[in-house]
Amino acid sequence: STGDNGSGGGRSGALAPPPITEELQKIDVNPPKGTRDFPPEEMRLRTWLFHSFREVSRLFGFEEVDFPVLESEALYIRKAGEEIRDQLYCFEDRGNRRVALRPELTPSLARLVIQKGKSVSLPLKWFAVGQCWRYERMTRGRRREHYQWNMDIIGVPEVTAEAELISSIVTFFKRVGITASDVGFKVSSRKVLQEVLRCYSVPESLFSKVCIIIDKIGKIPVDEIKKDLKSAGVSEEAVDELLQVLSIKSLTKLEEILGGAGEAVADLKQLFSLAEKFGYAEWIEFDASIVRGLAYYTGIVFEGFDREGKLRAICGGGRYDRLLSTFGGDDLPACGFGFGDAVIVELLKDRGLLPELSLQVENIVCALDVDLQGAAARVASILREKSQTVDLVLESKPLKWVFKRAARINAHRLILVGNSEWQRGMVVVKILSSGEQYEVKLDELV
Ligand SMILES: OCc1cccc(Br)n1
Repeated sequence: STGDNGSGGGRSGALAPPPITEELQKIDVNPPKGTRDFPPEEMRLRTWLFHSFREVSRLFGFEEVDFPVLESEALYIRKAGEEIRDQLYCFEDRGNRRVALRPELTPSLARLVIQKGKSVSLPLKWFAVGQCWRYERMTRGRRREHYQWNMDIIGVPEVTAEAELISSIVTFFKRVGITASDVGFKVSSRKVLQEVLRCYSVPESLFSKVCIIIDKIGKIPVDEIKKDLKSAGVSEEAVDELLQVLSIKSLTKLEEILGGAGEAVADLKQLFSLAEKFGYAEWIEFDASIVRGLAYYTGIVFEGFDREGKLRAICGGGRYDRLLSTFGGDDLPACGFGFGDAVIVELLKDRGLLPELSLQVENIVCALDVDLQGAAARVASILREKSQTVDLVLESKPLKWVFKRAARINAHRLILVGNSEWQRGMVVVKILSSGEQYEVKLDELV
């Protein structure tokens, strides 16, 4: 015997599911902790949101891509102590491979870019909408999955790429009714940090780790930030200067501190100038404390925030010019953003901007006699071949039931298939909003 317990796995031990017992156990009908079902009403909102994501991505000439939800764990093992690593939903599969449910899409995109190599011409403008996972202790009651919209530009070193990405997000916000008085973008560059650390001879090897510590500003006490920076190897003097620079909210002030020769100030000045040209200058502001919590960012970083300060970051992104080489590929200039499906819905709710989305069906078709079920099916097929939506009543039901269902599915008209009319090649059409009723020849039904 293979020790097969009928689960098809053929494995015993920790991996094997429990043996199938005779008595049927009542299963928990809720989805696993931290995950969501999407029943019709929620699914309509999700479909509307993702359609808006896709519409904007197409407006900007981006091509859709996707990747497996399951990836090699190695894609996410970065030494910088990121939260995303601590919450990795990872396990060993039946082939003893270390795998993980993807916590983000960017590493998969980088993997695909390397895989495609010279077979694709640059710049690449790719977008994806995909479910991402984290295993967080549910004590914080937060979700373990969300859907992220990502847009990435590969092969453009200029800041025009970041400016284009922010423009695409502004375009999305405008299309769903969100204005610059609702939302803004805090923008900075990791080159600010880099230039300060260089002034204090802090080794480049500490850069990612320092960024992850700095990203905790506002989330943990500043004394802990200082302690973590010092234990990471940053001198007390450098820590104080760093925190001083990170409190700067003016580009002019930053230039006074860093001087105008560095890349950080040049990049940021160019971005703000492009924002004027794109027409979204009122949406963005410089904030030196923005570093974002992913180790691989190397330049401009940005995050969308609600100006009432009630919600977590709506979206975030930046430049990641060194990610490909961490996977053994040749580095390419790259930037992108992630935009989750949860905070945006909270914001739309808060602002009264959730769209009215109800089921709409043009026709409900009903046989008035059990012997006419086939005739009703034929009417439904004829309408569907004309791209008309049809809810076909599939069993013999009283008319009262049919009218109730018609109202629930917002049907525009009721098509009744009755004996006497059918004998004459006719059906009865009832317009449900007006009550108007008339007979029509089957082949004239439009
Ligand atoms: O924003 C980080 C993240 C990653 C995966 C799943 C969820 Br919920 N949140």
